[in-house]
Order: sequence, then structure tokens, then C-alpha cells
Amino acid sequence: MTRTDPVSAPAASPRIAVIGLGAMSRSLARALPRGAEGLRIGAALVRPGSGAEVEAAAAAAGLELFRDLADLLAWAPDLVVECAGHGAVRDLAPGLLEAGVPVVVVSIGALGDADLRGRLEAAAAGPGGGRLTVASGAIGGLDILRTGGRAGLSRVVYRGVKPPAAWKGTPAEDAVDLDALTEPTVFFEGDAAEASARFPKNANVTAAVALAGIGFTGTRVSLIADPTAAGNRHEVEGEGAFGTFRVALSNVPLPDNPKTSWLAALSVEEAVVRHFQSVSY
Ligand SMILES: NC(=O)C1=CN([C@@H]2O[C@H](COP(=O)(O)OP(=O)(O)OC[C@H]3O[C@@H](n4cnc5c(N)ncnc54)[C@H](OP(=O)(O)O)[C@@H]3O)[C@@H](O)[C@H]2O)C=CC1
Ligand SMILES: O=C([O-])CC(=O)C(=O)O
Repeated sequence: MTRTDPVSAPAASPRIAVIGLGAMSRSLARALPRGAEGLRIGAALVRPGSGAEVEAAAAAAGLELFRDLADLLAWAPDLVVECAGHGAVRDLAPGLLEAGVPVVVVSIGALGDADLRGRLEAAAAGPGGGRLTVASGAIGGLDILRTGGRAGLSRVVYRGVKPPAAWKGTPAEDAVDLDALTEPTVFFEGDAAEASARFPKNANVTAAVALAGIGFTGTRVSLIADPTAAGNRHEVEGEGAFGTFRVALSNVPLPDNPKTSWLAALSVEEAVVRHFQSVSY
């Protein structure tokens, strides 16, 4: 007897597209074919105004290029992976989900906006809605927050340390003179709601911690610029009825973008692979 997989598995070569063609997408497009899964990125949705540099990058990676959501939908993607930014989650993810396309997002800080979260949840839960997956990003320990959180969490603290260059072009510049720092300097203390909104390219991890744990206002955040830091360090401490934990990561940044840890790109790669697996370990 021939058995068929009851899950509506896509054809042998699933059609996977990225939104954005920056450091993370390029890393993902280079990396995916190395796995045994036979998955590869086939297309990219970029900004309408993007020019020759993006075209060259797409050609080098063998990607079809779209500048319009309707064109991407006509390509009939089996999965779309957002590696672009908060605006892309807001403007593109709801429509994709409504059209039944599963979406992986990594710009998790966008989900700090409760209205957008509601729209995404409604789009995914609606008739024929696609599944929304939030990649773990550059952080770890989310499993402990989720599982320990079943019995209640009383305290979750996040501390993010990056070299001054990684904080360039952010509100950190209004708080400290990044070029003059000689020692680790805390320039932000607050909650994950404020951190993820004000640092959309640096503090998505705080949103991941908030969503897995005690929410955006309950999660305490410190952001630090450290001239001695070689990479991006993330620490999470949690406390609850289950006990306590502390996770500390020292992440290698992507060569094309010092703000972004390679681990974040790897988390997207893992989410893509997992999406197409019948059994995941
Ligand atoms: N969860 C996590 O741990 C992490 C999440 N991130 C998120 O991932 C995002 C991507 O990171 P990274 O690749 O390093 O960033 P890059 O800045 O290198 O690349 C992002 C690319 O996406 C493009 N883009 C932005 N908005 C849109 C849009 N609406 N449609 C199409 N393309 C768009 C940008 O174009 P343009 O330059 O024109 O804006 C840029 O080319 C970050 O912005 C951040 O939000 C990053 C690090 C960690
Ligand atoms: O990549 C990192 O180390 C973290 C980051 O930028 C983010 O959370 O937005």
C-alpha cells in the first residue's frame, strides 16, 4: 500500500522567498543549500525603489526579484521569510498570512505593537490563513521562559551589550558620545516595549524575551555600549515558581552588519528547515 503524508507537504523543491536582501537574507541564501534538506531561497521581495546593487545581489544568489507583494503572491510561495525590518512585518505579513502563505518573522520587535499583533493573529487564524512563526533570533533561553512560565514568572531581566559601532544611527547617540566611550556605558534602562520600539534594529531580542516570558512591560531591559566588546552579548535572567535561570550569549556579528548577530540569521535558517520537517528534534 502506498502511504501519502497527510500534511499538505509542498513539492520536492518548496518555493521559499525572503523579504529584504540585506545582511541576514544574504547570509541565509548562502547558507541554506549546505543542509541535507535540499532547501534553497528562490526569490526576494525588495523595496520598489531598490536599484542595481540589489539586482546584482539577487543575480549572484540566483534569486528571482520582486518589488511588489502581488508579484510575489503570483509566484505562489510555500514560505516567506521576513528579514527586513519592523515596517515589512507591519505592511506585508498580514496580507501574506491572509493569502494563506506561512510567514517566518525575525523583526520581532514589531510585535510590541499590540494592534499589529492582533492583526497578525487574526490573519493567521482566519479562513485559509497561513501560519506565523517567530524565529528565536539572536537570543536563547526562550524555551525556559515558556516552560517555566507555565507556573508563573516573577522577574525577567535582559541585558544587551554591543560595541559602540553597532549603536550608531540609534537613539544611543543622543544619550552618549559613542566615539568617546572608554568603558561599558548603560544608555538605556526601561522595559521591552520601549526598547523594541526605539531600537528596531538592535533590540528585537527584547521582544522575543517578552513574548516568551512576562510580556513587554514586565520585561526589564538595559542596553550598553562597550568599547571593549568584540561582538554582541545578550544576557537573560528569569525567576519564577520553577526556579531561576541565566543565559549568556556572546554572538559573532554578520560581516555585512555589525548590529546583527550571525545567530539571528542561523535562527531563521533553523525555522525554515523546521517548517518543512515532519518531525523536529
Ligand atoms: N530577532 C533578532 O534577534 C534580530 C532581528 N533583526 C531584524 O532583522 C532585520 C534585518 O536584519 P539585517 O539583514 O541585518 O538588516 P539589513 O539592514 O542589512 O537589511 C535589511 C534589508 O531589508 C530591506 N527592507 C527594509 N524594509 C523593507 C521592506 N518593507 N520591503 C523590502 N525590503 C525591505 C532594507 O532596505 P533599506 O536599506 O532600503 O531599508 C535592507 O536592504 C533588522 O532590521 C531587524 O529588524 C536583526 C537582528 C537580530
Ligand atoms: O543581532 C543581535 O545581536 C540582536 C539584534 O540586533 C536585535 O535584537 O535586533
